[in-house]
Order: sequence, then structure tokens, then C-alpha cells
Amino acid sequence: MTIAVAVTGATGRMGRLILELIDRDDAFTLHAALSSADSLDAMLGADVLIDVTRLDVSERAVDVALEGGLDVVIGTSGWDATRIGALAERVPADRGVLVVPNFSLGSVLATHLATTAARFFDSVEILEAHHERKVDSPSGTAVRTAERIAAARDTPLDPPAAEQRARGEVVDGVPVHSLRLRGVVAEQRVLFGGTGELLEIRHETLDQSAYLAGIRTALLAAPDSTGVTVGLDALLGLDGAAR
Ligand SMILES: NC(=O)C1=CN([C@@H]2O[C@H](COP(=O)(O)OP(=O)(O)OC[C@H]3O[C@@H](n4cnc5c(N)ncnc54)[C@H](OP(=O)(O)O)[C@@H]3O)[C@@H](O)[C@H]2O)C=CC1
Ligand SMILES: O=C(O)C1=N[C@H](C(=O)O)C[C@H](O)C1
Repeated sequence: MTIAVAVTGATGRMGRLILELIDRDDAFTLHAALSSADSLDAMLGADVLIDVTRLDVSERAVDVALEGGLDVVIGTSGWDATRIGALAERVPADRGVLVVPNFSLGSVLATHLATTAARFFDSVEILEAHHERKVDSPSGTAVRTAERIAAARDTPLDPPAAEQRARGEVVDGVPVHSLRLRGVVAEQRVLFGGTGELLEIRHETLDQSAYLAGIRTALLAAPDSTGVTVGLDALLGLDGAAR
């Protein structure tokens, strides 16, 4: 039994990568490859929608998919905790949505390690850098990392004082600094300041091929999933995945 996949954002960088994966992997067949020129209804009849577009399109595509009885993998960034909470309310009981801020194994592990370190340091900032064509900032990975750091702590982090005007965007008390530079693919540094020491957890994506294994894992898991699952942590057997 193959999984019939619809791809929204199929003409983009991630979409093309996903089409290549589907083309060469016997586990999947392509049901529809959608760009901005297509009706979202073209996804209907697929088993799974994988969405790699931009947030406003993603929200509409997910609604069409759930109303049409598809399971969903969301790769698009911008699905923060508030949006995910609202999404959880409208997922039918027999359907599943995997929200994957980052498909790369190294990034999943880096965020997991940052979550482990979070309760030991009261000073933490995130620096993320991406290619100059990325439309959003801060990155979805950085937002999710900040949210998980905050959730892992017993006490809230102190946000920067109002007169500090260049401290990035503060997400759940964590300042997030974004760079958009030609030549970069994706990089994230989580910096923890302690007494007489600094801890840095750094991950760099060198090539989009880093996303392939995670995309495959998510597509295979989607038909058996129910409710909303955030990140690949649980699928990789990482402890504390629910936080
Ligand atoms: N989870 C992860 O590991 C990763 C997530 N991402 C995220 O995936 C998303 C896509 O990234 P990327 O592929 O680099 O982006 P691109 O800009 O290369 O592609 C965007 C895609 O969205 C489509 N699109 C844009 N507007 C619309 C619309 N109004 N209706 C339907 N489709 C539309 C485009 O179609 P058209 O060509 O017709 O304009 C295109 O196919 C981003 O949110 C990015 O942050 C990226 C890398 C990894
Ligand atoms: O747009 C990108 O390129 C990426 N987007 C995702 C994000 O916003 O975190 C994942 C990865 O960092 C690449």
C-alpha cells in the first residue's frame, strides 16, 4: 500500500525536494503538486497533505485538508503555540496533523539539548541565520526552541528592559536575533550564560538534503497519527517530547 501525497508549495525549494523524494521512494505516490496557480481542492483524494508554503496559505490548506479527510504534515514555519492550540481544537478525532518546525535530525537534537539545558541557566538568547530569500523571521525553529526552553523552566526568564532597543524579538522571554544572508542555508545558535561560563548549542544545515530523512519519517507516520503532534521528537523516541 503506497501513501498518496499532495504537496502544497510544490514549486518552491522544499516542494521540489519533496517531489524528488516521492518520485524515487516506493512508499509514496504523488496525488497532486500544487503551486499558487492551483485550487487547493486539487489535494482532495490524497491520503496525506504535506504543506511547505507560507503561513497564510498553510492555514487555508490545512483547513481544506482536514475538511477533506486528509492527514497533514506541516513544514511551513510560523505555526506558533497559539496557532497550534487553536488547530488542535479543529482536528477531527480520526485525523492527525504533524507540525514539524525542522525536518533535520541535527536541528531536532539541538532543540532537544537546549530544552535539557534550559532549567540550569537564567540567561539565554537565540541567534539564527538563514538564506536571504527566506520570507519570515524569526525562524519557526527559533520560535519553537524558545517556546520549549520557556516550558522546560520552573521560573520565567526576565525579558530585556524596555530601553534595550536592539535585543531581537522576545519569544517567551528569550531574545531571538535573526540574520538573513546570502550564502547561508540555515544555522541556529542557542547561547546560555552562566556563572563564569558560556554554553552554546549550535546547529548548521549545510544542504537541503538534511531534511529528507525527516520528511520521509513524517510522511510515513502521518496516516497513523491522531491529534496534533509537534516536532519529530516523539517519532525519534526522544524523552520529554510532549513538553
Ligand atoms: N520544516 C522544515 O524543516 C523547513 C521548513 N521550511 C519552511 O517551508 C516553507 C517554504 O519554504 P521554501 O520552499 O524555501 O519557500 P519557497 O519560497 O521556495 O516556496 C514557496 C512555495 O509556496 C507557494 N506559494 C506562495 N504563495 C502561495 C499562494 N498564495 N497559494 C499557494 N501557494 C503559494 C509557492 O508557489 P509559487 O511558485 O506558485 O509562488 C512555492 O511553491 C517556509 O515557511 C520555510 O520556512 C523550509 C525549510 C525547512
Ligand atoms: O526557510 C528555511 O530555509 C527554513 N525554515 C524553517 C524555519 O523557519 O525554522 C526550518 C529551517 O530553519 C529552514
